[in-house]
Amino acid sequence: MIRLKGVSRTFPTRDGEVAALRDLDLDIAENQFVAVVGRSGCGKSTLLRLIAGLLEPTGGALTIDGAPVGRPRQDVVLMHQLPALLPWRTALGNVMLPVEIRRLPRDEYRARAADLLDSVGLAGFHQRHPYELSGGMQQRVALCRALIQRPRVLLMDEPFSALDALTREELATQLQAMHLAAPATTVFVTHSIPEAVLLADRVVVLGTRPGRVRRVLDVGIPRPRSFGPNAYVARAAEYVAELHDLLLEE
Ligand SMILES: Nc1ncnc2c1ncn2[C@@H]1O[C@H](COP(=O)(O)OP(=O)(O)OP(=O)(O)O)[C@@H](O)[C@H]1O
Repeated sequence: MIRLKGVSRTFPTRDGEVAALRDLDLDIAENQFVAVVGRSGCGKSTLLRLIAGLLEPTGGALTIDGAPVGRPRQDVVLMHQLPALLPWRTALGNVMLPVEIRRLPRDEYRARAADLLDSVGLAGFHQRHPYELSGGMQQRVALCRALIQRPRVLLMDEPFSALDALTREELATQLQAMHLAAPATTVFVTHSIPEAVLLADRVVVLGTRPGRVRRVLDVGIPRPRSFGPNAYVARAAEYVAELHDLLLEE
């Protein structure tokens, strides 16, 4: 469904052109969960911004359902590391923001927004403002805001990296549950290898600049997966070790 064929992206700088991605080939199937890992600066954010239509490739072809991606689409949502909530709106008001901007039926979506907030453990916090919420709670609100319109493609740029380790695990587990209940094609950039192994059908390892796909690892562990003690801990550890070595090799 998302297809990158020989995609390159360069940026002009004072010292000449910088290649962020070079000749990247990648196919992502409908509703697949793909994690992208790689050293800092290898082009992960650039890849997401290209799929989001915020940047254009300088070479190659990038299509969603066969149509070239030239600008942002309503069914593709990008979520960042920081929640960026509007401080004067409540949690519910922030989740409803995209609905109001697009003038969708408010009543119908208000119920969905409330359900989403409940599903990430924020029942009882709908009317709270961002300053009354912890960082983890704020990021949960941002996740609900990203999902409110049932995007077909969810792009996540290190969404949990500003959180403490336990909150981060909790959010990853919640994201997994949400993906299982209502799958969307997801491209999830992370620096956490265990998080990638928990969440992804496939982990794409990008090589250092100029970024290209070094390896794609299929994670064959049944879902739901968990970080804690479980029957697949040994298999997960093997994937983690393999990815770790791949990243260190560079
Ligand atoms: N707008 C820009 N202008 C110039 N160079 C850029 C621009 N955006 C990205 N780059 C360069 O492209 C390369 C890839 O950047 P990108 O942000 O995609 O990497 P990343 O893998 O997401 O990094 P990190 O893991 O540190 O977030 C870097 O060398 C960066 O300096």
